[in-house]
Amino acid sequence: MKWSEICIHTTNEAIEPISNILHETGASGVVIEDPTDLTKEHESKFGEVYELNEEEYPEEGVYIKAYLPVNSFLGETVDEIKQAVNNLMLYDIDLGRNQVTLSEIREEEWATAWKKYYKPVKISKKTTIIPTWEEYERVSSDELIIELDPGMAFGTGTHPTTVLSIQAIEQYLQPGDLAIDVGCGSGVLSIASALLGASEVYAYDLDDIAVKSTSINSKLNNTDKQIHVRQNNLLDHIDMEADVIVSNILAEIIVRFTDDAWNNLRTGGVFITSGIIQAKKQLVLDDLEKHGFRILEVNEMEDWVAIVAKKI
Ligand SMILES: C[S@@+](CC[C@H](N)C(=O)[O-])C[C@H]1O[C@@H](n2cnc3c(N)ncnc32)[C@H](O)[C@@H]1O
Repeated sequence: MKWSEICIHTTNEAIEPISNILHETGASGVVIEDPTDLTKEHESKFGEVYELNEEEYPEEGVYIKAYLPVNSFLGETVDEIKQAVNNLMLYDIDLGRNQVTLSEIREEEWATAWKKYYKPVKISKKTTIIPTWEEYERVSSDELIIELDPGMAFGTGTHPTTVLSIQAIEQYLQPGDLAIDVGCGSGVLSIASALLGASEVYAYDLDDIAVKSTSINSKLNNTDKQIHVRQNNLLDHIDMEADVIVSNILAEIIVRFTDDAWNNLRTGGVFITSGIIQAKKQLVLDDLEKHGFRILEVNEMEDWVAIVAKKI
C-alpha cells in the first residue's frame, strides 16, 4: 500500500487537538517533531540509539506528521483535516504557521519513519499508548496509559484495527467483567481491558512470541494478576461465561469460531470483532446474525471494520 505523509507546521498548544483530528480521520502513526527533542536522550532499554536528524525539525513550532493511505478519498480526507484544523481558531487555539504539506512515501520508509519517532500516541478518548523507553506525564487523571514494547508481536497498538477494538472495549466493558482476548498479539487489548476494570482477562494466541509478548507487556503495566495468557488455537477447548470477548483477527478466522464465541459468552455478553476488511464486512455480519447475535455497532477506520455484537 502507498502512504502519503501529511505534515502540519503548528504550535505546541495545537498538538493535542490536531492529533485528535488526525486520529478521527483515520490517520496512522501520528508523530510530533518538536525541536526540543533534539536535546533529549533517546536511548532504549535495549541499547538502540535513535539518531534524530536536525534538518527534519522546524526552527520554531512543531511538525505534526501522520500517514494516510493513498486511495480515492485522499483529497477529501486532507480537505477535511484542513477544515477541522482551521476550526480550532474558533476556540482561540494558536495554530502558528498552520502550513499543511503532503508527500508520498514508500511502505519501507513508513516502517522506519515510524520506529524512529515512536512516541506516546493518544489512540482514543481515554487511551494513550507509550513505548517503554519514553517518559510520559499523565494529562488527566482518568487517562488510560498502556506501556508497550512495540518491537515484538503485532503491534504498536496504533493500527486502526487495534484502535477500533480499544474504542469498543472502552464503551462496552464494565468494571468486574470477565473478558477473553482471542489473538492477543502484544496483549494491548487484554491490558486495556484490565486497566478498564476487568476482573479477569483470558488472553490466547497461537503464536508463542505473542504469548511471551503479552506476558511481558502485562507485567509492564501491572496487569499480570488479572491477565492469564496461554497458547491456544482460537477458543478450542475453552469453556467460560465471559461478559466480553474481543478478537482482532481476520474475517476468515472470526467466522471459524463464532460458535465458540457464542458458547463462551453469557446471555447479554458482547462480542467485539475487528481486523475485518471492507470486502468481508458482510460475511462477518451475516455469520454473526446467523448464530443469533444482535449487531450493536459497525465502526470503520480507513479500510477496516469492527463489529460489536450482543448475545441475546
Ligand atoms: C491482528 S493481530 C491482533 C493483535 C492484538 N490483539 C491487537 O489488537 O493489536 C492477530 C493475532 O491473532 C493471532 N492468531 C492468528 N490466528 C490465530 C488462531 N487460530 N488462534 C489464536 N490466535 C491467532 C496472531 O498470532 C496475532 O497475534
